[in-house]
Amino acid sequence: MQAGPRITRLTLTSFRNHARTDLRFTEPLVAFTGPNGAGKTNILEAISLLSPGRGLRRAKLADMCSSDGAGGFAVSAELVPMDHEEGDDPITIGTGITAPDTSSREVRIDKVPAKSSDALLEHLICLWLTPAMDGLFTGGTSDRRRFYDRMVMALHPTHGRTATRFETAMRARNKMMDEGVTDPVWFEGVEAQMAEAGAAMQAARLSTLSLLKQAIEEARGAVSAFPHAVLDLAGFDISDEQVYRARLAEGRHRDRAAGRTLEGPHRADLLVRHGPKDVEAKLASTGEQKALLIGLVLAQARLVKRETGRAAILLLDEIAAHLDERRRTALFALCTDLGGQTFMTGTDRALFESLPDDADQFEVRDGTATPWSFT
Ligand SMILES: Nc1ncnc2c1ncn2[C@@H]1O[C@H](COP(=O)(O)OP(=O)(O)OP(=O)(O)O)[C@@H](O)[C@H]1O
Repeated sequence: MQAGPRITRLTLTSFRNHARTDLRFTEPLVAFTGPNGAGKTNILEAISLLSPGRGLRRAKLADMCSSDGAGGFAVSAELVPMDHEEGDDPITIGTGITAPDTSSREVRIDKVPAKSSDALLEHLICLWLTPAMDGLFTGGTSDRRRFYDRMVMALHPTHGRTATRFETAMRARNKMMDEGVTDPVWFEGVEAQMAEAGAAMQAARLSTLSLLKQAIEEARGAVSAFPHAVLDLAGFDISDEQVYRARLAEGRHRDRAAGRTLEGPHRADLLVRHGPKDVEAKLASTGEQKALLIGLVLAQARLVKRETGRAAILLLDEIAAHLDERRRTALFALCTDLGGQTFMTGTDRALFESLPDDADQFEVRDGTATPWSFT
């Protein structure tokens, strides 16, 4: 299978501490090294905005505008698609805002404004791991749900919009309960919307779960450097729209007393076990949890490739520091095999010594990135 899609050029304008950074890439593995605060993660964050959502820091748009800039930012990338032929023009995708008080970012694909950032998924699927996700297995359910829903979205691009539809209806129901509305007709309307969106969310989550389990099972043994995860979804099963609707109607008094909706897709949790040790992931050691998480993201990347025919772009922030030499080398080989592109960061260049000689490597300092060969 041909490799790709790949980002061949990335430009950041007034993005955090990058006044103007213009980078060219030719290889599947890209490493950014440099001291703390240099602007390495900022580059990965900029790439993450080339997929729907708020990016890998979930930051406010205003915070991404360079403090020295005019109050906007732009991120643009040239993309060579999977099936490109020599001489074909790359696709240009760009995003940004022109004023810091803007509520949503603009997205352009080949200079044409897109209706929503969901359109980006047709061109690029980004998966990421950041140090902030180290506590994913020990922390609250909302982070795990968000992590899992990003995986679901890669295969079901409308999942994000369905979730927004559910949340809007649920907020309306919660508000009615708060304001003392009792007329069942009002509730029936919003509960029907919640049940429809909730069942669609559950269907997408369950189908992703079964495919992901399959992808993990297929890779067992072959990917011995990273332990396999055993996954399940917890929460009230809302697959049947009518059953969920009836449950919502029955639960009105209880929910009114609680001040919120107690059952639904917003309460689901991703249950993860460390396969080889057969323990809950949260009970595994810090290093084991990290390796488990990497294994999970690699399984997701393999799944994306199998289901969409396109390789995901992986963003691995400060990943190498947590891995021993054997695991680092295995990770680089596995990422190369995926056929897409992996962007990594680290403070120390020695962490990337086992990268292939032709990998793209940059030194980042004070918001400026320079290819290693020229330093
Ligand atoms: N809106 C902004 N405008 C200008 N500079 C910013 C803005 N937001 C963040 N920064 C600066 O960006 C730098 C952080 O960059 P980044 O998180 O990419 O660092 P890093 O190279 O990944 O460092 P580390 O190795 O510590 O993770 C900080 O110096 C911070 O002050």
